[in-house]
Amino acid sequence: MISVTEAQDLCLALAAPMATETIPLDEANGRVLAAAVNAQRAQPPFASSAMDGYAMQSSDAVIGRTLTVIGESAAGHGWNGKLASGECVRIFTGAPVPVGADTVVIQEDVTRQGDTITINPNLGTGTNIRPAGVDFDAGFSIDAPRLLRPVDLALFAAMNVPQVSVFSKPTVGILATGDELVMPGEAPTSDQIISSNVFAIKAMIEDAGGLATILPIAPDTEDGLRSAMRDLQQFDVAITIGGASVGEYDLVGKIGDELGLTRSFYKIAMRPGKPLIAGQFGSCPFLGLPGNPVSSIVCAKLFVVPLIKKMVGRKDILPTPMTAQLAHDLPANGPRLHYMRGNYDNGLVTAAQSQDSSLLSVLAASNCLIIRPIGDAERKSGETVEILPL
Ligand SMILES: Nc1nc2c(c(=O)[nH]1)N[C@H]1C(S)=C(S)[C@@H](COP(=O)(O)OP(=O)(O)OC[C@H]3O[C@@H](n4cnc5c(N)ncnc54)[C@H](O)[C@@H]3O)O[C@H]1N2
Ligand code: MOO
Repeated sequence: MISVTEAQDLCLALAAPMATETIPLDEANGRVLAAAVNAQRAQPPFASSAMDGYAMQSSDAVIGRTLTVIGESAAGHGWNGKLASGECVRIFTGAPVPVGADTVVIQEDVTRQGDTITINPNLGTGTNIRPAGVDFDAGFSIDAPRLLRPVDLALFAAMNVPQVSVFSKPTVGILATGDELVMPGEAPTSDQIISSNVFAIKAMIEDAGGLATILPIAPDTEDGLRSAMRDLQQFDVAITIGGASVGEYDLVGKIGDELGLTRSFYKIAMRPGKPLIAGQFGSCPFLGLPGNPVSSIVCAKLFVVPLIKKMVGRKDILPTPMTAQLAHDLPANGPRLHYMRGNYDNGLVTAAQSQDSSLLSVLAASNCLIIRPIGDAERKSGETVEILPL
């Protein structure tokens, strides 16, 4: 059995970042930018008013002074003349500041009568002008790679960039295996259960930037599994769930080998998730996850999600541990790195009562995994441990 770290390295070595594609800005949220984006113009492209008021020379912005209103500058409709001393231009927020003006007095600070204004005694300070390029200049650049957030899309739009180059989304086929499984909503026989973990794994892959498809459940027959695993190779990444262990009906490794799987490794010194199979069908990365719901979801967090993140060009690939203080004692750990289901709150972490890898209800009630290194000694309440947020 290899360590979790070795297994992560080997999994990540199975794939390279995807090719890039150019997509419209309104589809780019959550994608990873593949090429730098350069502003096509400054923002604002002209000195603009920050307030509704009157543009004038700052030497005229004096309490009691009376000025003549000689024009209007509105957003999208500037005033094209040149303003002189003793004159002002009615101006609105976002409108270009006329040539000759270097301050805007807000309308609350003047009294207007016909075409004249008088500056009130409550005159505020500041020019109320946003200089051209105060947000960014033409040529301002955002580097790649970058995980795009909603605000980035607004920034690129302001830069007059309508489309961006991003890494393509890998397609991922998810194949649950086992005669005991039916899909939710179907009618199980008395010895069948519902295929559940595929839904979590699809969602995790999609959160990481992949495009996942849940395939029809494969039977526990060699012919059925062979045909399903052959179909799986049409995806950029192939995932099976179940059938990874050592029983007579655990056929994934055997059929994989027959279909030409180049194995990277089988079995990791961790729990849950020991019997994971990793390799490649040609250039298609393959991960055969164990069937137990918690095992498969923990493996997806540690191995599948990082692989997808690498393929979509992300740099923050591996989950980052935090630390917390134990709320109670924990017994010594055995020969496999243990990811214990637990809950942390306000710096304190509590392990779930039952750590069986079939218990989805326990995983769903947990908000972290407590990391117990191989051979970790007994831990006392108050000691610091590492956790992975879920
Ligand atoms: N003699 C040994 N037996 C087992 C070992 C071992 O080392 N020696 N390892 C155990 C460990 S650890 C795990 S984890 C499981 C993994 O087994 P498989 O990957 O072969 O998975 P299955 O046997 O097909 O299923 C295990 C369990 O999970 C349920 N399952 C499977 N798929 C789904 C699904 N899509 N949704 C919900 N539940 C699923 C399945 O019904 C079984 O109950 O092996 C141990 N055995
Ligand atoms: O690895 Mo198994 O996942 O311990 O139940």
